[in-house]
Amino acid sequence: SLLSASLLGIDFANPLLNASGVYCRDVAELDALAASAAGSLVTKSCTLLAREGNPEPRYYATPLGSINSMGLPNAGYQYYLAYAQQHDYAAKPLFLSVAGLSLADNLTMLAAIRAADTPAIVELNLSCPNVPGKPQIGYDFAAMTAMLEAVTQAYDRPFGVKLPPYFDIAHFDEAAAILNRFPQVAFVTCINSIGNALIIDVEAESVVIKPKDGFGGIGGDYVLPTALANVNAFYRRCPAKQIIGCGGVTRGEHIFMHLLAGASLVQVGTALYEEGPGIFARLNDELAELLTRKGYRGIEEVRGKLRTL
Ligand SMILES: C=Cc1c(C(=O)O)[nH]c(=O)[nH]c1=O
Repeated sequence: SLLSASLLGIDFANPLLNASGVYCRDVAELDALAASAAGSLVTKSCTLLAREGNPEPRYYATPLGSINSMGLPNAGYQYYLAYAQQHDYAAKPLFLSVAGLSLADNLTMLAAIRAADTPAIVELNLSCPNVPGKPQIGYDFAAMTAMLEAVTQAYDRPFGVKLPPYFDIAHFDEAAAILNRFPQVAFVTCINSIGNALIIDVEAESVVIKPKDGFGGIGGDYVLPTALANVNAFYRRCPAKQIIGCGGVTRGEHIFMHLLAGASLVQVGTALYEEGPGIFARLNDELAELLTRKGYRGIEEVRGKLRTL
């Protein structure tokens, strides 16, 4: 139909899902996403052991978006694997986001996920900007290469990677060259939050979140142009992979932009946090109205059709 999407040969009723980390930490939230108009859902990035995460306040929203330094609060990988085992895949696909604090932790979690033989699709989070003292794998190309070499040995199914935003053409080139060495990396999700930003409250003359002296990853309107650039940069450089867009979506036309840039699916973070799962019905309606007005019969006709001048 008009909004039908496809990833890894799997059918999706529409291209929309949550961004990992937003509205997906416990069964109640995940069930709400499963019951929503989203075409699929992804779990909160998990670690080997459950984590409390950083002290609050650790999320704050402004009229232009959000800042967070959650610190990977999650129930541990077995909780999300158990959720995946009971999920109704006939209703909609499900993604498991994995963000081990070490290569060894990732290998342990992926071995367990593989052994469970679940239909869930793995999204390996290579960028967790808010765990103090831990560098971003996505910004350490040697570590990223080592991680992918080890993971592709341990996990023999197609999977995807969640990348931080890049801002330099040479970095797009280098990151894509690494990813293209691994055909098993079947999709790339761009972008994670733009890391280590600082939002200031003038009234209080203060930062707005407690961890890291107020430094945190930003999302929302602040990041849309950067998200679109990363989607298109990897779409152009990785022709054998699919792209999931993430960043700055609050309206149907933003989804259309991500599709033009090359996205197959589109994730919603900040706007979902602020509006709740009802946003997916609104966004699907807005996207359908835009496609119809423009005379498109399906999103496949839009993907990657961005014109240059
Ligand atoms: C995995 C941790 C992440 C977090 C977090 O848990 O602090 N926040 C983000 O914006 N992106 C992440 O990837």
